[in-house]
Amino acid sequence: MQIIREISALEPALWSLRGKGERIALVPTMGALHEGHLTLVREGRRRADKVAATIFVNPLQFGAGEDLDRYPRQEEADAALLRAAGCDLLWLPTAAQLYPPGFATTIRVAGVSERWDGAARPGHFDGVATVVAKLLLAVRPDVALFGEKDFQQLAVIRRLVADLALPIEVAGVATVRDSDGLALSSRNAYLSAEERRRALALPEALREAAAAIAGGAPVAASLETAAARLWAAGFDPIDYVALVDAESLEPLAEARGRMRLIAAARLGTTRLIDNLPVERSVPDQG
Ligand SMILES: Nc1ncnc2c1ncn2[C@@H]1O[C@H](COP(=O)(O)OP(=O)(O)OP(=O)(O)O)[C@@H](O)[C@H]1O
Ligand SMILES: CC(C)(CO)[C@@H](O)C(=O)[O-]
Ligand code: BAL
Repeated sequence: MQIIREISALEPALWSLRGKGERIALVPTMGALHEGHLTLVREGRRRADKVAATIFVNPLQFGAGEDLDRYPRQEEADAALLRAAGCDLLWLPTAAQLYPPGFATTIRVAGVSERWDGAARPGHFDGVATVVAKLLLAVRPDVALFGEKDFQQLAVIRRLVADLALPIEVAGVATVRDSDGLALSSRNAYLSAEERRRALALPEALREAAAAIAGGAPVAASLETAAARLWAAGFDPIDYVALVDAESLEPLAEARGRMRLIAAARLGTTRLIDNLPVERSVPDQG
């Protein structure tokens, strides 16, 4: 696996990676890698000939008072994990390379980025869209892979790539979970042993609500029950528990179409997010 630190070395490395027209997959990450990230790399291998990954803790997507400074950084361990998973190229950009003096462009994806995490973390998705556009344009992969764990982010990136007509396939990968059901996340490392036990309430509340709504229970009551379960486990604040349209991320008061149940809440100092599909046994009327 080739490791690129200087942006000037990226283009020649991509040339040799592409060889005679080989397909390239890109897996953008913020590092502190776990099985979720490695699943994206393996899926990249399945969909392309070569896999490139990036590790960059993007300051543009962190708000004041968020965890930019304490976000876990473990470059050597991450490089070893990527190599073992079959990654061919690791690019480690710096903020100075991506945002040199005078940098003044923001990419904003209206609509789909505005509610939920967009409201709870003002400016967050502008930062994500701006850096993802830069990474995609620098690497120009055939396919880029993102996790469904960050479901709204995936929807924002799909919109971005469609609107800019970038010739890149965006592939969403199902959430990888610990054996007890908690979604893997680099931020799980912040949880104390007690919080880690309580955190299970998040996937469990979502599973129960998804099953209830799928079975025809009223949406509002199912969401309230899920939120109550999170409160009881010590989550505070609960930023949202919502049933949304899986593409537009607009809230749904009633079950219809392709749906996703999404939630974000804080446990101690750790903000956790999760989501599940809701597949109704009873088809839509009309
Ligand atoms: N459990 C998971 N399953 C599948 N994909 C995941 C999982 N966790 C993260 N990813 C994906 O990996 C990519 C990089 O994510 P990131 O580096 O932010 O990791 P993270 O674990 O989500 O970290 P954080 O705790 O900051 O949310 C994103 O596309 C993200 O959706
Ligand atoms: C997509 C991403 C790498 C952009 O910084 C980040 O938001 C993440 O790790 O999910
Ligand atoms: N995992 C999504 C990126 C973020 O929370 O900043």
